[in-house]
Amino acid sequence: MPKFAANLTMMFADRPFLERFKAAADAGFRYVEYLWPYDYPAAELKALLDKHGLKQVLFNSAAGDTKNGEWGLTALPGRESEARRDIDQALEYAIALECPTVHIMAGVVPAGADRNAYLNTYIDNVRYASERFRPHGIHIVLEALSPQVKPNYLLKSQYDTLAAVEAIDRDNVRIQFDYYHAQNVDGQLSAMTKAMFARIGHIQIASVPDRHEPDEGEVNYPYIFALLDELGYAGYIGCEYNPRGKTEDGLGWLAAYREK
Ligand SMILES: O=C(O)[C@@H](O)C(=O)CO
Ligand SMILES: [Mg+2]
Repeated sequence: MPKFAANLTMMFADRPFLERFKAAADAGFRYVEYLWPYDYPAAELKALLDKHGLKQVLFNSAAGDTKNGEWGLTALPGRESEARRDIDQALEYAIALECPTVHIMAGVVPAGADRNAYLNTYIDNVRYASERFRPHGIHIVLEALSPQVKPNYLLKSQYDTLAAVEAIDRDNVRIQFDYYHAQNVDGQLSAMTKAMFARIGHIQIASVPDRHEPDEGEVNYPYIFALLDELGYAGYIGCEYNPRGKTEDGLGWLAAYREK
């Protein structure tokens, strides 16, 4: 049975961030994820998780100067000390939040830049993160982002992510397989799921093309969930979608999967 996590960056977004924890719990979720915790002290977030009986299952390393187009520093040549500072900060939060997995964001490769230099920087910095996270039993995941969402991101296809994970070659570094991006770029979702399954550390879902509830559009999610069960997926599935309207009104798709 899939373990669904409410993505508090996108879901329940009609209320202030700190109120979304209660909303998720009231809607029946036991797990949450969101992009970044850094605007709040970790202790405050942990208290909210505990108060509402929730487990945090994923968040991201810092994205850098997003207003000026940055979307992660880990792959940026010359920015290694900032990237490692952000990795250390993510580790502190993961320990405090008892979060088992962190997405280490790569970054955007400017037009005309040498992609290999960015990839090599990412590999070195993620290996640094792997060594720092290992004693705490915390896993790292890397995610491909489709050009519709982030043009020129270092990792675009699931095959880019797989190649990076294989090059990094550390047992605590895996793929964050987001079916929305995977369908936008690669297609053949069930074949990729099977081929990459041993390397998948976290999953996210949304409809394609509109990134809404997973009950519309071109991806047959009941089929994907059954396949994941068949393969023995034991991780979490983040509901990283923009609800069509009020989040609670769009949760009908979840009824069949509620944990008993
Ligand atoms: O798919 C996404 O956009 C997110 O999972 C993310 O981590 C950052 O873009
Ligand atoms: Mg995602």
